[in-house]
Amino acid sequence: MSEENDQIISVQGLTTRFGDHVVHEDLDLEVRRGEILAIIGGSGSGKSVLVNAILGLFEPHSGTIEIFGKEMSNASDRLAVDRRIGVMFQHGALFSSLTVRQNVEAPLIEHAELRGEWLKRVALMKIGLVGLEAEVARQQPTELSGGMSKRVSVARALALDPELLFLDEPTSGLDPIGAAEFDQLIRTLTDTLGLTVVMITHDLDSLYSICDRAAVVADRKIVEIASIPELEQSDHPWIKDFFAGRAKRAKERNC
Ligand SMILES: Nc1ncnc2c1ncn2[C@@H]1O[C@H](COP(=O)(O)OP(=O)(O)OP(=O)(O)O)[C@@H](O)[C@H]1O
Repeated sequence: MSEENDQIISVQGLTTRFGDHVVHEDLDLEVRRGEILAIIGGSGSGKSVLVNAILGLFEPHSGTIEIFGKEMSNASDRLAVDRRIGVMFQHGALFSSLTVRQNVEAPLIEHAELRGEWLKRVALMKIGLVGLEAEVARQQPTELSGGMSKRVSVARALALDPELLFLDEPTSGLDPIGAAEFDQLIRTLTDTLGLTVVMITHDLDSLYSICDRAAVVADRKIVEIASIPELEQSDHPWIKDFFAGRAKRAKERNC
């Protein structure tokens, strides 16, 4: 696969297991440059394990993972690719003893060896990029609302100017307005920075408002990967239930 290719991630024949428990078997997944791809599926279907395997957090049993055209079993390629990836974990995982600015500075110190005035400037620029006021930079994570914490986590994930961003349940714990604002931030950042985004989500509003496609994890595989209108027509039982649940909730709200 060449890097000019439309595919930014290519997973082929992935099998993962813990002891006798097979989570994925011969799973294929392709992520296109510039898209926001959701990974959806039932609880325990293997969404997090899939993302962790792509991020190299553990060794899969078999299969190949290519990112930016590089095979991830090669350790030096993995290291080079890791620098081009940003990750926002589900609960933000901010360092509570550091200020917001110091949280955003941490990857810049560790990986870009920035110091002094430049370090501060780049961190403040990232904080502004995610729609936060400059005063927030001095605050501690415990002083922030859920939505603000998530924005700080995104600012930190974007610190090293990644091309590929992973988000784990980005809108969980936010109220509907906060979640919609956060979705729009992700869409805007994707379009303006030319990012590719892979996000695990259960949030139907996010799917409809910002995701270009969704990959459905079920039966140990990606059973479908398509746009939301296409998935709505699927005959797969889990996908049918998922979208039927949405229609039902919308109807209940309107009653
Ligand atoms: N480190 C581990 N050791 C053993 N089993 C694990 C480990 N990590 C995950 N699993 C198992 O792998 C399966 C898939 O887990 P995973 O966390 O990927 O599911 P998920 O689709 O992300 O679920 P949820 O939506 O509930 O977060 C589950 O049965 C889980 O118990």
